[in-house]
Amino acid sequence: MIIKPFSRQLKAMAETVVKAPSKMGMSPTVLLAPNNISSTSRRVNAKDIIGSIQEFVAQIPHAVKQRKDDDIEPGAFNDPVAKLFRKTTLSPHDWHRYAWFDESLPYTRNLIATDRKTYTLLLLCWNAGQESPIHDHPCDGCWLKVLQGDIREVRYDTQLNCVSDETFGQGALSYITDHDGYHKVGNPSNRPSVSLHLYAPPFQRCLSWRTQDIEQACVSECSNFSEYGFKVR
Ligand SMILES: N[C@@H](CS(=O)O)C(=O)O
Ligand SMILES: [Fe+2]
Repeated sequence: MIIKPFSRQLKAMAETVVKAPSKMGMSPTVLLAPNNISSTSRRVNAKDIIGSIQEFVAQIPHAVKQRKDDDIEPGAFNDPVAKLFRKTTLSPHDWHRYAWFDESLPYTRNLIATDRKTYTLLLLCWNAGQESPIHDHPCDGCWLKVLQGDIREVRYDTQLNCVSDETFGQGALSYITDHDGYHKVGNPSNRPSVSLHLYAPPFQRCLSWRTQDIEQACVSECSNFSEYGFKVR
């Protein structure tokens, strides 16, 4: 796998180095099912399959609210959001209008839908051999589904010790919360990859790290490359 120097990573993010005392002293809590990965085809009846972005988006608010109201951990067996993802099978025909790539960036963040208060749905387009820095997710949960190609996820505990390194193929679903720890995500292959990310609630900035030094956090602005199919930067 080709890993580019950090200067090539997340150009969209304006960085300020800060101390992150709130992250210190927390111990990792593994709250997800082992391997935190599942496949779309598992336990889904053909009649229940959701096959369009519109239908998927229409069901997000209810699933997000239900998960929160019932205080269900993202990725748990009864997580309504994970269930919704598992029921959903999208083809490139459904998402290609959001799939903006830019060769000068490791990846682009393309907004598909948001209600600006409970969720944001993004399509991420990854150039070959590129990755994000290690980062957190200041929200209740992040759900990630691979739509095309391969996605590598390296996970860290809340002290930035590496705890897993896995590469997922099309259809795989992964979840993370700041209780689990942090991750970096990338495309380890030599062809483009596309992933679908749901954050609930939305966030504008996150912490990222150039190295595994927990003290050297950067505040990163999360900016979109396109919104609703139209380029915005
Ligand atoms: N959480 C990252 C994408 S990924 O690397 O998980 C972002 O929103 O830009
Ligand atoms: Fe992430």
